Amino acid sequence: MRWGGQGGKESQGPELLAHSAPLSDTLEAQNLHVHAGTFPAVRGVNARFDVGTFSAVIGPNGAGKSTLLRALLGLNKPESGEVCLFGRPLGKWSRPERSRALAYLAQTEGLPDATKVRDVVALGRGAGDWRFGLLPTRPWTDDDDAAVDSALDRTDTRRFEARKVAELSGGERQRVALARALAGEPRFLLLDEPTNHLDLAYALEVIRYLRCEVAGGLGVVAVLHDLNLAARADWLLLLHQGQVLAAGPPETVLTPENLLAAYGVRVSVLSHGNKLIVLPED
Ligand SMILES: Nc1ncnc2c1ncn2[C@@H]1O[C@H](COP(=O)(O)OP(=O)(O)OP(=O)(O)O)[C@@H](O)[C@H]1O
Repeated sequence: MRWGGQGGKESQGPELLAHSAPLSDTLEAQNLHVHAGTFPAVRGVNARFDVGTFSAVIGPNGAGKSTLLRALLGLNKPESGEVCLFGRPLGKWSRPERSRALAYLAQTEGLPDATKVRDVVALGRGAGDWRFGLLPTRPWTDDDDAAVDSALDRTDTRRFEARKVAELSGGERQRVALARALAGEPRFLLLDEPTNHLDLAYALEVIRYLRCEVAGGLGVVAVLHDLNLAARADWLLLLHQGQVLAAGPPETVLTPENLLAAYGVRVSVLSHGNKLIVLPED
């Protein structure tokens, strides 16, 4: 993610644009206004997300994070402004093209309890599932099997590929949902609170898997509530009341001033090794 605008302290300027990835590798919100119901939940957001970068969207409850994420996926139609994927307006992409490039992991991923893990991951390749009346989108190939194997390996879910979803813990389910998203070989993966309900070990594990994918070239955009996990991202977008309060690398966004303005909470921000730690003072 490279920049944010409107309504706040921008912690980076045009000079950073010079270092940004070429337009063809970006997912971009341009002066985006989006309603949630009738409520103006996103108000004039500019943000550019790059492949090969771990970006996190943070901000208090109701700041507009989920609404922004859904708009970036084309699930919410903007009132005005535009989302561009690889420099082309999202509206000009066909639905299949768009869903190949952009994967989404929602807050609560409904996985089919009675289905085996491998079959769930195969759904990410467009495999059909007669239980849900879904027909395969095309003939299954060896490449599909290889992509499923690879997604299972990269999320360490291969060892329970033959188990049914109902037989998994919450953390294991989340990894299966991640494997399903990765199996489609998207360019960007957008996740809404992927570490919600996970214990510390599982949450760190999810972040570690995501980091590996980013190293392989995936663009990750994750809504995160835990600021200490968000501190591990490359770039942060801090939203407040639907607008960008700050954007940039964690050390410029996670400042006591920004966090007081966004959350109304006094914090200390400490450096520990190469990590930042946000400590509430209240
Ligand atoms: N259908 C709706 N009608 C009216 N207001 C809505 C509707 N859906 C969402 N909102 C409002 O839009 C605002 C932004 O919601 P959104 O879910 O995007 O925030 P968020 O930052 O993701 O919040 P959270 O951290 O609590 O998940 C909130 O104030 C919410 O109450």
